Amino acid sequence: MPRFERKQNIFRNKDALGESYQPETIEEREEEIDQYMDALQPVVDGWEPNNIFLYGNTGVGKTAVTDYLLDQLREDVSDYEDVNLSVISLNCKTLNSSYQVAVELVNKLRPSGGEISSTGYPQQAVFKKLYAELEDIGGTILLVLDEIDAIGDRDELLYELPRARANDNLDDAKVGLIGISNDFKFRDQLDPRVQDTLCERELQFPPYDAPELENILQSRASIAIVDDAIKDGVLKFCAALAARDSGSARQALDLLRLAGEIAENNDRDAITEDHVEAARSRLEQERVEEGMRELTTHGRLALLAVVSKAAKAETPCRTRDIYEEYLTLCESSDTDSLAQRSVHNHLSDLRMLGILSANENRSGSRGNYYSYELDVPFSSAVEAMDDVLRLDEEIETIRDIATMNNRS
Ligand SMILES: Nc1ncnc2c1ncn2[C@@H]1O[C@H](COP(=O)(O)OP(=O)(O)OP(=O)(O)O)[C@@H](O)[C@H]1O
Repeated sequence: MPRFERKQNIFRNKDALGESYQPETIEEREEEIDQYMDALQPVVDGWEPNNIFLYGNTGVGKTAVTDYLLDQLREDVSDYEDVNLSVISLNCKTLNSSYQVAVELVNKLRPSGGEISSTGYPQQAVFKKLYAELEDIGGTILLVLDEIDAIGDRDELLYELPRARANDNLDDAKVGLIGISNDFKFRDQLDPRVQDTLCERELQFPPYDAPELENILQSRASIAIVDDAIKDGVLKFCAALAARDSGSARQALDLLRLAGEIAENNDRDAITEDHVEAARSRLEQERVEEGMRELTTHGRLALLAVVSKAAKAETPCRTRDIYEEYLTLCESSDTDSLAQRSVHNHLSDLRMLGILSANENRSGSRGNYYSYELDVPFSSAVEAMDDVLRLDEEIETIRDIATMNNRS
């Protein structure tokens, strides 16, 4: 029997590269921290807090900076007896209306057993319950709503909460909203009255450039990775790849962590650029697979049609041939088919997602046409298709045909 054995030749504290790690220092965000502190200053002074709206792409430090500053704020206001600060944080990702956010907040604030159900109340009744809970806490309350864009256009809470004192719904409690979002469109789509209050102070977090990412990686690597276990140029390479793609510190840290795991699994004593390259390609692959899982039924059927053609060694292949295959699959799965034009749009989307690649062919007088093929390994495409409704048999047949054609 193989045995487990502890490996620590690369990592000293791998958790320090993970998502839940809260860094003790924040690199490269001095300007944003200054503005953020300025926006939070009324809390220390004992006044009503500002509402603050933070936006920027994913992985650019919005949450890290918020957590860091709010910890600092809590510590610093403890010097002032007349400030009683509470911070309540909620991720709104799965909550797509004011009603749901308000219910979730009420339940967070109530002791266990006193929760309310998530349906069945008039919205104003839930808001009233929320005000009652906030009054109970009293003092200064900062409500941090991460991924606030999930609330969509049902944003009444964002209108009402900042006006709750003026409307006599709150008396003791002074509430400030901190909204965080990586959806740039969300701010502009807000009702102008909501925009005015929620975005009282706006902070934009730009993507990091390569030298900034390298510094962030450096400070994290010194905690996470054994001395001398990183070859020269590795951090620069991770930083350059992430800067070129997204400017996200999360992506840079993920690359370094996975490169470290690959080095460790290969029993190496140091991470090299080859390990980073291997990590990059694996992360890319995972990203594509995730994209495939999120496809709509017709997106999947269009993809499955290309997969089926690939199994028969008939790709690259034209839209009209893919469409024929798609119609057969729709029939087998009892799904109403879309017109060829719509399937063409799905194929373009799949191309944008990096799942298909397309070549433009010139066909003389009859104009140009595209031919498509898989841009991901056949096996990952089939695996992602596995849970397509009622098509188990067809997928099995596609696998068999692929094996016959040495395409698996
Ligand atoms: N300036 C920084 N210094 C140190 N670590 C950072 C910095 N910026 C980001 N990080 C780290 O990068 C990772 C992603 O950052 P964070 O979660 O704050 O991003 P975000 O902007 O909130 O992204 P999302 O919108 O996806 O939630 C975290 O592990 C965080 O600790």
